Amino acid sequence: MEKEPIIALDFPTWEDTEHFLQLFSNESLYVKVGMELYLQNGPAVIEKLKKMNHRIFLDLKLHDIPNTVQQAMKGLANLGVDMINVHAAGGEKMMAAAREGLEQGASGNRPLLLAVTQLTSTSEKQMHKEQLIPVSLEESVLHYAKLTKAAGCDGVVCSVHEAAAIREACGAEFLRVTPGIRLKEDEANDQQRIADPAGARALGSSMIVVGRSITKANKPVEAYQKVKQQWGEITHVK
Ligand SMILES: O=C(O)c1cc(=O)[nH]c(=O)n1[C@@H]1O[C@H](COP(=O)(O)O)[C@@H](O)[C@H]1O
Repeated sequence: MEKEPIIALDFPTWEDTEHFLQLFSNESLYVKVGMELYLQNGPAVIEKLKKMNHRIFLDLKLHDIPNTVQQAMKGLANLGVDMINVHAAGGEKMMAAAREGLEQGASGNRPLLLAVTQLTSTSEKQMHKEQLIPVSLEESVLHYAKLTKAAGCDGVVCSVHEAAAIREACGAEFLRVTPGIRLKEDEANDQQRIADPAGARALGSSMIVVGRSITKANKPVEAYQKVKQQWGEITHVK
């Protein structure tokens, strides 16, 4: 169980990122670097965050043919991030290739490897209509979680609402990393399957990812403390 909420650094520039991180003085954080920051600023961002002693989840959601993903992961493994992800929809072979690439490229321990099941911005209705998947959203997520485990990954990205079923099916060690986290007073924005930090803990998330509830708050440090406190509040996990 990861005590620190992972903060999604969804900023366009390093200057914006640095400005935000300065609010936290020298606190060592667990941060997520996604497409917005990485694709516009490149690997230098990772180096800078590592120098600042932050742990890093590199969220690039790779989804391509197995060889391409394997070679990309081989290169990304050099960056020394703590966690990285692919899309489970890429298939078992692609996920296994991603893991192999990480093992080939990492100089020390390889980063933890997660697969995104159904995005937290996807509703069941939308999944039926757009992806033509004729089962419940939970069944689809559970199916992807089992496939991810069979491919040798360390866990999945899912919503809080599927976390308990995944723990039941795949075991407590298999990570359930859950974005779609909102403080009660905040807007859902583009997210469909959301929960608050206390709900995430009660329903069996292993780690939570929080962006706008912290980064867009009037007082980001206070918002972070509130998230952290709610996430840590319940010590007994079902
Ligand atoms: O892989 C992810 O991190 C991810 C998967 C998913 O299903 N949903 C999801 O929101 N995310 C990421 O988690 C973060 C959530 O941000 P907020 O909605 O601002 O809290 C964003 O950076 C998303 O890219």
